[in-house]
Amino acid sequence: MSSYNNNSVRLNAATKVAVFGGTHGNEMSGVTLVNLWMKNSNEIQRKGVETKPFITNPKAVEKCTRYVDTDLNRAFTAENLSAPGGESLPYEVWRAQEINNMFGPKGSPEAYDVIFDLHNTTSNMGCTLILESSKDHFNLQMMNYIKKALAPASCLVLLNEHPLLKYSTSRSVAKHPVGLEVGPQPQGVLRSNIFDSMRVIIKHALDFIELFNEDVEFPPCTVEVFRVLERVDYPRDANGNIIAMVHPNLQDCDWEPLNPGDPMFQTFDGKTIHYQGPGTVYPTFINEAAYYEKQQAFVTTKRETLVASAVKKS
Ligand SMILES: CC(=O)N[C@@H](CC(=O)O)C(=O)O
Ligand SMILES: [Zn+2]
Repeated sequence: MSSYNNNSVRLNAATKVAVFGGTHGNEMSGVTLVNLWMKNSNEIQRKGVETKPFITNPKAVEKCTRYVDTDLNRAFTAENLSAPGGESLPYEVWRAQEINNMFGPKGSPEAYDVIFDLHNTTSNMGCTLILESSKDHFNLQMMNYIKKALAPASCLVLLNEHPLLKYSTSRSVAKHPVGLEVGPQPQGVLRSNIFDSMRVIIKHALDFIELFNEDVEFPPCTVEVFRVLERVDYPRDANGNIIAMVHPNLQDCDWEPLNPGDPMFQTFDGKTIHYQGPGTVYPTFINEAAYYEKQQAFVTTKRETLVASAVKKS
């Protein structure tokens, strides 16, 4: 619970922290880092915090596939979490209930304070932190801390609080859910640069939590975020088959401005399809492999500057 005191948001110490890997079993940086930390967790321990490394979808990891029955990172709905049926449920629905029992219950005071969920993308997104709320001042302060600690390397913040496009993530059982999405990395593949970037972001994030728990007050700050606006599907024929690819001018240009009239898709017979929106947007998750099944070629975002209140331990 938060209350305001001298304009500073007061929060309890963040003592229960988890790092999830393998929410998608073919995203290898998170799987590998979490497996490493399960053998020896010294690197992720900090004073006054217990950090638990955890493989969320072991069956998918074993098969090196995104999921077995259904996408675990969409499964944490109130309906799924209360569904009867036990082991007769789809594997990931059952697993979501188990994770909710261990790290939640979602929305309850007993829930974990912070969960970092490690993902890789085939898109050229670089280092991206994913937030689910613009009002979580603890997380906004953490984003600011990580960005400053990483500079001159960069790390962008994707904010998904879209009423229709937001989904029920594994990390959403925590009070402060943080997604970490690093790419480009093919599915089933490890790249050392991507692995190292992910590792250093988790280091800074845990350092922030340690400082917070040691009573450091973080003064008000601003954080640049990219807010999810719209899902854009591939052009399709009447039978629903894809008839175009991401245009070469857009491919790999995640986070770069896309203006009305700019090339967006290239049909198989060589025609260019242009972006027709009303103004400049910042596309991301461009040509993500896992999103073909979700009818998404990319997502558009708009840049926003959020103000984070000061935060301090109560
Ligand atoms: C490529 C990929 O899996 N991205 C994640 C993003 C997130 O964690 O919010 C997902 O769709 O679940
Ligand atoms: Zn993923």
